[in-house]
Parts: sequence; C-alpha cells; structure tokens
Amino acid sequence: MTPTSPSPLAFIGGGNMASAIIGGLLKQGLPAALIDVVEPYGPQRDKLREQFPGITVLEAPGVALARAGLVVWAVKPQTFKEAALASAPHTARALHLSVAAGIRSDSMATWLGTERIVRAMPNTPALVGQGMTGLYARPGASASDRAQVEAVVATTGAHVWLQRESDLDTVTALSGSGPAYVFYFLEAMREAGIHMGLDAATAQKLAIGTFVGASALAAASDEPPEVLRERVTSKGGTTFAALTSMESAGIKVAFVAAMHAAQVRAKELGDEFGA
Ligand SMILES: NC(=O)C1=CN([C@@H]2O[C@H](COP(=O)(O)OP(=O)(O)OC[C@H]3O[C@@H](n4cnc5c(N)ncnc54)[C@H](O)[C@@H]3O)[C@@H](O)[C@H]2O)C=CC1
Ligand SMILES: O=C(O)[C@@H]1CCC=N1
Repeated sequence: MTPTSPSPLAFIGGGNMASAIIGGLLKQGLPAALIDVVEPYGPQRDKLREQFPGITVLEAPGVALARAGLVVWAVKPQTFKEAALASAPHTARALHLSVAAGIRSDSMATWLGTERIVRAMPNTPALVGQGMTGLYARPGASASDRAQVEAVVATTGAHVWLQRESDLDTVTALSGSGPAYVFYFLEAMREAGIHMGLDAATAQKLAIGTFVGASALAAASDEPPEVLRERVTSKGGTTFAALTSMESAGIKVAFVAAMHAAQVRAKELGDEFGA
C-alpha cells in the first residue's frame, strides 16, 4: 500500500504517537476518510476530530474496524491486552503494526489470532517528519506487508529494519526514549546559560540551535562524532575544560547506565504486560 492507496487504516489508541503518524499520512495525501481511530477518552476524541477533520473517531472497537487493511496499535503497553482482546474479533484479516514499547509479537499473535505482525519503535520527532523508527517483522508478515508498513512509516521520517525482535528493546532505549535525553540536555544547557547571566529565551535559542546545528553537521559528515568533538576541543581551551569536568563527574558512564535501564524496562514491560 502506498499512502494514497484506497486501503483503510485503523488506529487503536489516538494519543501522541498515533497523532504523529496520522499527521504524516494526511500530509502525504492519504484521504482522511480512510482513517478510523478507536479512542476511549472523550477529550482526546474531540482533539483528534479538531486536529484531523474527516477521520472517523470511535469510542470503542466495533464492526467498523473490519474494513481496515492495516491496524496500528498505539496504546500503552499496560492497556494493550485489554484493547487487543476487544478489537481482535473485528481485525482478523488485517496486517497489524504495533508501536508499543516492550509488547512482543508472540503476545500480539496470541491475542490477535494472526501472524501478520510488524513491530515498530518510532520517536516523537515523527511529529515534524524527522522520526527515526526501528522495525521488526514477524516471519508471518509477507514482503508486501513489510512494504505496506514502510510506506506508512516513511511519512514520519527514516527507519531501520532489525533481524532480531529483542533489538527493539535497545532501539527503544536509544532512539525511542532518546528525544527525552536531548530535551534533558537542552534544559541543562538553558539552566546553565541562565545561571551565567543570559535571559531564558536567549539561552534556550542558543541551546536548541546548537543541537540542530551539531546534529546536521554529524549527519552530513563522513567522520564519527568523536572526530567532530575533537575538532571543537582546542588544547587547553574552554571545551577541554568542560569535557574534563563531565568526565570527572562520570557523565558518560551514567548516561550508558541510564540507557541500559531503559532497555531493561522495555523487556520488563513485555514480561509484565505480555501474554
Ligand atoms: N511517546 C513516545 O515518545 C513513544 C511512545 N511509544 C509507544 O506508543 C504507545 C502509545 O504512546 P503515546 O502515544 O505516547 O501514549 P498516549 O497516552 O498519548 O496515547 C495512548 C492512547 O490510548 C488510549 N487508550 C487507552 N486505553 C485504550 C483502549 N483500551 N483502546 C484504545 N485506546 C486506548 C488513551 O486514551 C490514549 O489517548 C505506547 O505503547 C508507547 O510505548 C513508542 C515510541 C515513542
Ligand atoms: O517511555 C516510554 O515507555 C515510551 C517508549 C519510548 C518512548 N516513550
């Protein structure tokens, strides 16, 4: 399916991630009439209708879902089982794409009664078409199923395919949660700028611009980040002073440990809330 194909899509859960993907699909020209969303929370249903005129927003799953060629699972891991069991009677013929952290395709196959399953781990820059998504296809998903998923995911940014499902937990820790790490650093840089006398708006503008610029440079460069870092670091200069301070504070070690914690949590979510 291409984003302009006539095959309808259903979203189970209409929160942040679903909105990012729906936004991408509509921007690429998918008719809104082809999108159904199941969203039990009233205010969120109103928001979806306002944000995406023409889509169908349902309070609960029902026969309307039977038209979907692709069902996108965008509920929290904690509510996946309940949502899956409620929708399964209506979605048996569809291809299923889950963006939920941790929930393994074995669990989905048990709840949904199909092997046509692809798991994705996107991230919130998908909202501005700059997402990074890791994808894993269960063996029961065909080449055309994978192509259909790629066409959807391509509307939100770039993707990588993974051969091992367990690697999705690592992708979750790296790029899935990753935007939060960047925002955390942005907060710290803004705070430091304010402490040193800048106003908040100026400090924030400089911090965000620095991330955007450094990321663009890293993406455009053939050289790895460590070489780019060394190029900023004059001997005996300011960057050297800052990086030495970070090393002695154990920031890199703590950062690696933090990502391990995220990966462990992704696996726990699969154990706790899986079949
Ligand atoms: N927010 C993020 O950065 C990322 C989130 N994810 C995954 O995406 C999934 C959704 O996350 P968000 O969109 O951030 O959460 P969210 O809380 O914004 O959206 C979930 C939506 O599901 C609805 N919902 C609750 N029970 C339901 C049910 N039984 N049936 C249908 N809908 C139901 C909620 O009302 C809510 O609007 C999670 O599994 C998360 O692991 C994946 C990558 C990144
Ligand atoms: O925090 C979470 O569990 C989700 C998965 C990746 C980003 N947000």
